[in-house]
Amino acid sequence: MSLRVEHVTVYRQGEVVLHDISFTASKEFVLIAGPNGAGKTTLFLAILGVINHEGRICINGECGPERAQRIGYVPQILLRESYATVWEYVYLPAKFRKGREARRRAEEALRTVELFELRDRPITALSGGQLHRAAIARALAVGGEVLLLDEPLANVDPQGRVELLRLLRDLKKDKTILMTSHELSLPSDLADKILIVNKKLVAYGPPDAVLREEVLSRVYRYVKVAKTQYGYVCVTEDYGHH
Ligand SMILES: Nc1ncnc2c1ncn2[C@@H]1O[C@H](COP(=O)(O)OP(=O)(O)OP(=O)(O)O)[C@@H](O)[C@H]1O
Repeated sequence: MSLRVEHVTVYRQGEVVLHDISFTASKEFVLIAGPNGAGKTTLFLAILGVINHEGRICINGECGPERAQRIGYVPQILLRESYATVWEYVYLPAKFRKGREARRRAEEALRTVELFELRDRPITALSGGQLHRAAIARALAVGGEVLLLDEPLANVDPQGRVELLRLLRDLKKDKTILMTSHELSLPSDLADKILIVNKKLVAYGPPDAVLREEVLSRVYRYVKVAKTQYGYVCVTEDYGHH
């Protein structure tokens, strides 16, 4: 359950898109932020081992391509396989990877994301937020000890956001979760660490150390941060023009 990223550099089409990234996370919830094109998705692809990288990436000491077996990955853009029911969407990949355990794992995962009641629905009949929960169930069922979630909160309504955050809070008890998001306003007890990337690692540490104007202004202009009783409020506002 421990993820170790050591001096990772990635080139895409001859350009450096990630440069010398190092960090570790263990049973933690890490929120990854950075501007468009900063390399967040590329970092996930490197962790998965589907893209060439320099440096080492290890999960529980496993540094070869087999580490992918320990990862549950939920991409930013989810395809709706129109032929599949919710059950098939979650169960079939688990059956491929986990064999006889798959049925129990799929059922448990669907209950965890509170979609078990909807298991016979076609995947096309889910809302965007439900589809993301189904994709998380699918990742859980195949056995992700490390979860990589690429912008699961995009296009999720406020109620769905609450449900998804509740689920993630629960899951982080025994998993390492990396989630990308452009939204840095969050409950103070959700993320254990915040990682800011912009090709290079800009900052990595607990929210109190990273969600500060002097840190975030290294990548965002006009950023304002406040810590309230509800959590962190991070906005970008160009007050200078008023
Ligand atoms: N298939 C590809 N081939 C070559 N370069 C790519 C490819 N996909 C992305 N890139 C480049 O890699 C860099 C990092 O992209 P990446 O998608 O990792 O950023 P991101 O931080 O996830 O961005 P966003 O917030 O917009 O999703 C960008 O400069 C992008 O143009």
